[in-house]
Amino acid sequence: VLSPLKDIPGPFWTRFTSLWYFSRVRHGQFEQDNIKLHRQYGAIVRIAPNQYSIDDISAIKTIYGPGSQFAKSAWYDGWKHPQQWTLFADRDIKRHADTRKQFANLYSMSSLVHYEAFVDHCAGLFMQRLGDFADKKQSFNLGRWFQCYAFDVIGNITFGERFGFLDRGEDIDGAIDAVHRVLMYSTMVGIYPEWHPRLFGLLSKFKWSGASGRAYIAKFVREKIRNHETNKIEDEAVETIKTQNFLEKLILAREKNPAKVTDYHLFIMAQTNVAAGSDTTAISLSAIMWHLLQNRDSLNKLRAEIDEFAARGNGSLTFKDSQDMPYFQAVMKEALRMHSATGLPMWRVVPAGGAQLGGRFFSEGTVVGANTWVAHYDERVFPNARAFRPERWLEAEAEPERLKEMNQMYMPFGLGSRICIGKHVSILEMSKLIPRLLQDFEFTPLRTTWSTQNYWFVKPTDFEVQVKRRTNELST
Ligand code: HEM
Repeated sequence: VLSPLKDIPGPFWTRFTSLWYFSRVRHGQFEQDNIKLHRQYGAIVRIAPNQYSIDDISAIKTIYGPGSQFAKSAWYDGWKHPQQWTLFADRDIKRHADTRKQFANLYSMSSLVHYEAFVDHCAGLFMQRLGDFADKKQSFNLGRWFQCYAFDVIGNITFGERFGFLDRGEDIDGAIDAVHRVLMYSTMVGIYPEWHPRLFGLLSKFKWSGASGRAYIAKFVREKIRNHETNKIEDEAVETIKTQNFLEKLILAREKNPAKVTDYHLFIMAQTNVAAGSDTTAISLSAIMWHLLQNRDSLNKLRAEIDEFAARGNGSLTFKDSQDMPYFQAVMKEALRMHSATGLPMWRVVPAGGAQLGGRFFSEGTVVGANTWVAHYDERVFPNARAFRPERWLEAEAEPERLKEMNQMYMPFGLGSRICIGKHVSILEMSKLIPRLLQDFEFTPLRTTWSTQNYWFVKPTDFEVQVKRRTNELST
């Protein structure tokens, strides 16, 4: 109440307690709440005592830009085992930078060459399953199947082994559910991070809890690593000739430099891939397909582009082709603008000395953050923001200043030093699947609106569709 920031507006109870934020987040629609808050109160909104949501281009640059000293806030503690650290949740700027530098190469464009075969294999299976649905004229939840695809791809890339979800569309052994429980637990407990160490131990005993979800994933990853190391000894020659998976790259790195690459690194990097890289990619695939199916003109335009490129390549499309398709690139960008995988502010702590943000001074220790959804629905930067218009990206190319501003506010993969390390991997996964889907199938959505649930990841829950095979005449 005595704070120099007391005049910053926000809902009444946010002055006194984090409970308001807790209850809104629990409701599962906070990305929409957050947009409304900024429409009502302006560029800076109080979310809890000493915690502010920010929608201001220059403030966003200061918070997340190059050389930023704004560390992740204590909310991220909920995303790790209380006694461990992970790349995603690390609040230690120096250790994070060292780890990131050490492993960035495993996610780089040049590593994609090794991962492409794993993605192709899963995309092929996905196409077969869709063919089955088409033949049986059976409707299905496309969002769920994208989850099966994305989990299987991440399993394949990381361990050289799929989870097996694409075989039946089932969450065998409950890994998808375990990740979901982690999402719910971490999202909520992070708002009161001091409870995390106590609650985690207690809740681990209950199968339904997020804490046991984390234990399940950890056990799964440890088993995969163990299997891998044993197989490698039996089959060393073959393994080194074949395309390399993520774990093999890590094992080689450990062999080269055991002091710097430890067993814990192997475990934590592999585990992070599963937790951070599966649902996010599935959601983004859903976003692309959902918006295309609701906007037939865009769909037809994209399909014409795909058919044209496919005709040049005798029916087949490469990753490079997808990179060269201007309309496909614009469609992906626009879909991820309208529906980003993460839907809560990316909270950071104001560093020593305080900071000037959006015309106000914030003292050291204040928690500030921008929500991707708020930035992406900012009408000043994206006029008619609720309309799906891939063309906005192509038109802006003629106006470099405008395009620059749009790109500065575009953050589906986060920003700065904490930008998604798996971005190229996920782009590979999406680029390998979407053109093939549109090339071979006609989709009919069974709804004109969909429901979503936001526990950090904004997951669609009812993306039901029917599919038909496209006729030969259409696909030539
Ligand atoms: C379309 C798919 C994806 C989206 C939209 C996405 C989104 C994001 C976002 C927004 C962040 C920053 C979060 C923050 O600052 O709090 C992030 C970080 C991260 N992502 Fe992704 N992600 C995707 C796919 C992946 C994949 C496939 C992987 C792994 C293979 C991955 C691994 C990570 C990791 C490890 C971090 C933490 C990076 C760090 O702190 O240095 N993500 N992601």
